[in-house]
Amino acid sequence: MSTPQPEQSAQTPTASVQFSNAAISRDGRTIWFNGNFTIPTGTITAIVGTNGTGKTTLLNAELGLLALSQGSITVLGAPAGTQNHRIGYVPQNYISGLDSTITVRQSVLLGLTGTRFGWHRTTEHQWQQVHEAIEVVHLQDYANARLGELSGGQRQRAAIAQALASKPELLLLDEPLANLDIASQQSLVDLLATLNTAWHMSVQVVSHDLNMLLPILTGAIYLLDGHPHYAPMSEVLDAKLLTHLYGTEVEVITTPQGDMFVTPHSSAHHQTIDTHNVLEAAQFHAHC
Ligand SMILES: Nc1ncnc2c1ncn2[C@@H]1O[C@H](COP(=O)(O)OP(=O)(O)OP(=O)(O)O)[C@@H](O)[C@H]1O
Repeated sequence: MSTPQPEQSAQTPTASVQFSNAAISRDGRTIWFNGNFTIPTGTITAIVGTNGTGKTTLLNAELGLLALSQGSITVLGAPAGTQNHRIGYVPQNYISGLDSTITVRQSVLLGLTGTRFGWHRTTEHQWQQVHEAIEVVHLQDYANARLGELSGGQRQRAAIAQALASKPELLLLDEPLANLDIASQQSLVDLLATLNTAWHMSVQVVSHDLNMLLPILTGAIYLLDGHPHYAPMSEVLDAKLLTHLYGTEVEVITTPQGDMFVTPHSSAHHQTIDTHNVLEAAQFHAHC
């Protein structure tokens, strides 16, 4: 597999994203506020929070697609929305909106040309970029397949290839693991790790399930009590914090091999279970 380098700007900032007193409202309702954190470049960040806390809203704010009601967000060293050509975005439910009759190659090319209308002569360099993006997501055998002919996992990869075509420095993915089987989730996680290490890409990924991502995560943005917070994983993997975040009792378990995972607390271990031996049970029926 080739490992092309992204075209880094001469002054690559040390922060990929910086929130300063950032707040956002939708339809006059505050979604989150008082966002103050910096995410270093070259990191893989999960975005976590319960339904409706504003994870997708946060990605849209980073892309400058939604205006802040207060404060500022700096992305790749400049105001949000001004560097989108250096960002790859894979929206939630993107697949369902795709024109399924176009081929993988055509859809990835759209990531460079931005439109399928009009006559554009595709340069050799552009086809090379398309080829590299398809190769890195391991879809080379399906390059000429129509999107509608792919499985859900393959289509997810095609969507990521489109986002990668322009070799972004920051990749934003909204719930990419949803609806994938475990093997497809694992290969997507491996892909994100490759993009981070070989393509030197910063990654932010919205996910409800942290476990699959844990081995590759550097930190997490967590939406809690109406605020977006950022912390390295060593601080996020705290049972009290996760219990508060998910609104249900959560444990952080480390296996003897050192693998960590997050799991709902099994309250059964701590309950006095009401059991009866055979004779006691028989007494319930004796009066019948
Ligand atoms: N187009 C919209 N107009 C107005 N309010 C919206 C719009 N889209 C979302 N919202 C509101 O913004 C809040 C945050 O929504 P958002 O989709 O960002 O949450 P989320 O954390 O990504 O949720 P989920 O986990 O369910 O995908 C929700 O309360 C939602 O009702």
